[in-house]
Amino acid sequence: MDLSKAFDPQHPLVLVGCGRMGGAMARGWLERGLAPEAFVVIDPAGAPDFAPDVRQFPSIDKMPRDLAPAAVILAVKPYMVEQAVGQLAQLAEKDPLVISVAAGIQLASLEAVFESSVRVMPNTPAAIGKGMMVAVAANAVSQAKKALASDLMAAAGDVLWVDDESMMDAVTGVSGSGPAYIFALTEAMAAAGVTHGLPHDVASRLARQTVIGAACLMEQSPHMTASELREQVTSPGGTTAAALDILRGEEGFGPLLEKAIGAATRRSQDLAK
Ligand SMILES: NC(=O)C1=CN([C@@H]2O[C@H](COP(=O)(O)OP(=O)(O)OC[C@H]3O[C@@H](n4cnc5c(N)ncnc54)[C@H](OP(=O)(O)O)[C@@H]3O)[C@@H](O)[C@H]2O)C=CC1
Ligand SMILES: O=C(O)[C@@H]1CCC=N1
Repeated sequence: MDLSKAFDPQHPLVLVGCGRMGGAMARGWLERGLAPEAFVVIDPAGAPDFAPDVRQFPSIDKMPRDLAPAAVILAVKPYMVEQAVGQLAQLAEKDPLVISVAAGIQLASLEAVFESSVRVMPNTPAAIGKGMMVAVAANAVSQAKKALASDLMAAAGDVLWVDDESMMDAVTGVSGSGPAYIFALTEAMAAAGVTHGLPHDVASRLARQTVIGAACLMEQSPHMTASELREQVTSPGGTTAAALDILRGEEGFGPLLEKAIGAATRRSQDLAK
């Protein structure tokens, strides 16, 4: 995909909300060819430091009326999406691609105004092109607009289109929120290391590099499953087996993550109400 050709100053990519998620995607897009002059950021705090050259407006009503965005990304808090869609409604006759990344916000509420609506659940590794981007499109979205959405998402990570929008709540629970689980695991590993006698800085370094190393090893072992990689660490009767007896037991990762991802999935369902 080549984002340098997908947008131009007259038909830019407009990002509404450049916080944690919007900022992560913006970083990914700019690092992968999006020209700053073809990018517009709307956020009360302006564009982030890494994007000083983009056009920026503090709110949607300050955006020039003659702008004809090729695509608009909505990355504001879920409760603000409806208001943002209403404020952007004057663009509807130009039929831009409109992508919402808001958790729980259903396609129907976008489609009511914009025919070419796509709902995406990204995650923050999008900032380094390693995001997981799961998308579902409204029926009216053309193949060309779907291709544009695919290009945008591919610049931020791995792209998966689904047909069934009801999957998006569990998607949010697994990959949307998922990076936080890994960071929490890293924190917990470090804390456990301290409990068992390591200095804090040593424990933090070990936990962090172990998570980085394991993720990179998984990435560079495309033909091995996570189970196979786990087995490679586990000597029969050894230290790893002793730990995994706990982690894979009745109160281990399995039941815990089922509960945690269940809670995230239900929260996503609730946000739709
Ligand atoms: N963070 C994540 O990992 C993920 C988030 N999402 C979704 O992304 C969306 C944003 O979440 P997140 O980035 O975490 O939240 P943030 O609060 O970090 O970002 C939202 C941004 O929108 C700005 N904003 C507020 N009002 C307006 C407005 N009227 N016009 C334009 N911008 C405005 C906020 O500014 P200010 O702070 O000044 O109010 C803030 O910079 C949510 O809908 C969330 O569900 C989806 C997947 C993952
Ligand atoms: O916590 C949230 O609601 C957002 C959606 C997925 C990740 N962060």
